[in-house]
Amino acid sequence: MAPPKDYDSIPAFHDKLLRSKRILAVCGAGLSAASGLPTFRGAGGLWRNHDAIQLATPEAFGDDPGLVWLFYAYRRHMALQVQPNAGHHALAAFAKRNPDFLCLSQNVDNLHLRAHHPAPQLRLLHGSLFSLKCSRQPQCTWTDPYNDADPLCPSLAAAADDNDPTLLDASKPLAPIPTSALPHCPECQTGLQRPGVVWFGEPLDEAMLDDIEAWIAADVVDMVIVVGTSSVVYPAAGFAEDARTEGKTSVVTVNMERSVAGMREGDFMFTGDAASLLPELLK
Ligand SMILES: CC(C)NC(=O)[C@H](Cc1c[nH]c2ccccc12)NC(=O)[C@H](CCCC/N=C(/NCCC(=O)O)S[C@H]1O[C@H](COP(=O)(O)OP(=O)(O)OC[C@H]2O[C@@H](n3cnc4c(N)ncnc43)[C@H](O)[C@@H]2O)[C@@H](O)[C@H]1O)NC(=O)OCc1ccccc1
Repeated sequence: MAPPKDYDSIPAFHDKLLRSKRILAVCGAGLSAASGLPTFRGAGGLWRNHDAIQLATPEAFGDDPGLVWLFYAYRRHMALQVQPNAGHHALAAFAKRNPDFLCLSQNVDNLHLRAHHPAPQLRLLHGSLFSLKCSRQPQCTWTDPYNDADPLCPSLAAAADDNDPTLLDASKPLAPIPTSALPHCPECQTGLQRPGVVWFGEPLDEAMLDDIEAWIAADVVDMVIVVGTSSVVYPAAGFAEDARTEGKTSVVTVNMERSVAGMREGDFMFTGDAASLLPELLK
């Protein structure tokens, strides 16, 4: 099916944006690509030949908490080395100008907050690499909302050592990390600390989901901007269509890969780097 008229016209988009009051954004790894962080589908999908999605599970942590902690310690280290890009800053600035703008992000890299995105207008759907919690939830409810120690503990030092080639070289075996050397919960003393992210098979925060659904249901959402996501992970991938009111809502896709499948009248598709497109679109 042919894409709708003006689907890639920036003036037509700005005209719709001017007439839009309630705007939702749904962001994914592609937003942070220009900052130098790998996406899940790109090269970043594999860490030492381990499928990132396989490592991001409670089962993987149960089987080998040392390996999973090295994976997350490495991503913490990488995220601390990079800076928010113009895409993050454009979303943050847009939020400050538009109280009826809500940004949902699947990214756990903390770059939105480092771009000073107003926290009340940001929902981190999958948590953060920089929050910690006891792995014996719900028996133990200990959490640390923000901890960017790098390395988090001596046994994870390899993840913070840019000169240690072994970490990314799958042909070089990793020294197993004894569980006793991993960070333990300061409250129950028995559970291991774990990254404050939502792993596959784990539910997202219920109160946050209720709050998002309430925001979407409160009134017509005039525009949904879907930025740098493959839209395969649920429930995140369902919010754009949940927010659509036929004939009223424009769904705007910003992605390096062009796809016009399923576009409706009034929708837009901008192909390219989110870090260069968002400042232009949201100015
Ligand atoms: C794989 C998928 C099919 N599986 C799921 O969705 C599962 C199962 C499931 C639930 N409902 C379903 C319905 C249908 C099918 C499956 C399911 N969902 C879950 O398990 C969720 C939890 C999902 C969250 C998992 N955690 C993450 N992250 C944190 C951890 C971590 O990061 O380590 S998901 C993680 O992967 C996802 C990666 O996707 P993207 O961000 O989109 O990145 P990707 O690389 O795929 O794509 C990048 C895109 O950017 C573009 N791009 C690249 N460069 C640029 C550029 N420069 N500019 C612009 N665009 C660019 C590319 O073209 C591409 O399109 C993100 O969500 C990211 O957060 N939990 C749950 O359902 O719980 C229930 C439940 C309820 C009660 C009780 C028990 C359980």
